Amino acid sequence: MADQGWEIRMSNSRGVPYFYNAQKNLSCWDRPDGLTDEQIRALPGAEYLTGGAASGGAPGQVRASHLLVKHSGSRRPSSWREANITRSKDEAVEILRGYQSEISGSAEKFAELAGKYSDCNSARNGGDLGWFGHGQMQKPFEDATFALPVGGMSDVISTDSGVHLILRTG
Ligand SMILES: O=C(O)CN(Cc1ccccc1)C(=O)c1nc(-c2ccccc2)[nH]c1C(=O)O
Repeated sequence: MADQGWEIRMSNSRGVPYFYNAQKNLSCWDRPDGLTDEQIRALPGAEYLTGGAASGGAPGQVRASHLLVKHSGSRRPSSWREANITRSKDEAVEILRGYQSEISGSAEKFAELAGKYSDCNSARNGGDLGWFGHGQMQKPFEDATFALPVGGMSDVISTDSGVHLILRTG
């Protein structure tokens, strides 16, 4: 593959994009040697290098990461981690409480655990959802995020997708 397995991810702790190569298990802040501008623009996650997620959002927008634990009552009880999710909502909350205490306010830890355990596709970016405004997310998720200060973490919140922890990052 022309891009030799590189992709661009967002570092939640620094709020800037970095280059990640799963095949070589390599992460680097600077562009890898041998990749042309065109190849870099074509990498997965390249949107983090231009507008949108990387730069500030439009006025009235917020930026957040989340850790989603789905359960049997989720609208789509399936994820990249588990094809058929059967845990109960109470079990999902229990699991999320465990992550909440492990995270204990650390943005780095949040991104690490979201990357490993979130049932949302955003796990590949440490849970980062980029910038969004009113009307784009499910209402309980939107309300909880807009109520947080930047850097703030929510308690467990519930949407049709499952139960979440939210970290507001912008
Ligand atoms: O609710 C559904 O019917 C299915 N979804 C919505 C969805 C599915 C794929 C990609 C994005 C959103 C999810 O279950 C879902 N919701 C989210 C979500 C919920 C709130 C805020 C951000 C993401 N992620 C996912 C996911 O699989 O990756």
